[in-house]
Amino acid sequence: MLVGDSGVGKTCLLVRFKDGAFLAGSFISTVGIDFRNKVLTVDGVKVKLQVCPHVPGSISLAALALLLLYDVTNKASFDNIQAWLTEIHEYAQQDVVLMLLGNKVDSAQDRVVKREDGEKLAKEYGVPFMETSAKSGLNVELAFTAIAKELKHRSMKLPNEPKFKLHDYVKKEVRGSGCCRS
Ligand SMILES: Nc1nc2c(ncn2[C@@H]2O[C@H](COP(=O)(O)OP(=O)(O)OP(=O)(O)O)[C@@H](O)[C@H]2O)c(=O)[nH]1
Repeated sequence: MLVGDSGVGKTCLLVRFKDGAFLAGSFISTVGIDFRNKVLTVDGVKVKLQVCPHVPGSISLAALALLLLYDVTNKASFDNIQAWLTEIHEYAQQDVVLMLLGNKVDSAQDRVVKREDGEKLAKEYGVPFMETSAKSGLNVELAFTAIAKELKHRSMKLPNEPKFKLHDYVKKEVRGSGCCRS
């Protein structure tokens, strides 16, 4: 489930992941989008992800994973992350897979939240972090693949398989926005 303030790009991230396209403008709203299924092949195993944006109301207990988004061009959306985390800790499953995403990094001119600030917050809460762009596609596939891998490892629990470490995987695979690390 995709979670975060209105306008951070939940719908666009979902559409980019599912259809490989970017929706510009505001003609589409999260409430008009429901589940999107996509099958990813992870380490030779097919994992079906059912993704949906969170619509106002409480965080669903049914969600196995939450992608918590803020918009790097909107400070308020970043400041609200702590409130979202509190809500998540209160309402989501205890072992929900959680990842923090700073979206819209293609808008380098309008950036007001530094990458380091996202990293620091994520570290504080012990969640993996990456910056994304639904517009350019940066790290979008990676975010969902990382979740799929974690869920696959959790559900299969093969005895001889080394434990999958989501943090390490994300750190290794994540791409920077290419410029302006300010
Ligand atoms: N530049 C840029 N714009 C984006 C990106 N992602 C989304 N947007 C724009 O941001 C606006 C809001 O995107 P949505 O995907 O509708 O945001 P949302 O979080 O689903 O919003 P709600 O439906 O209100 O909860 C739209 O105008 C998008 O085109 C991105 O990565 N880069």
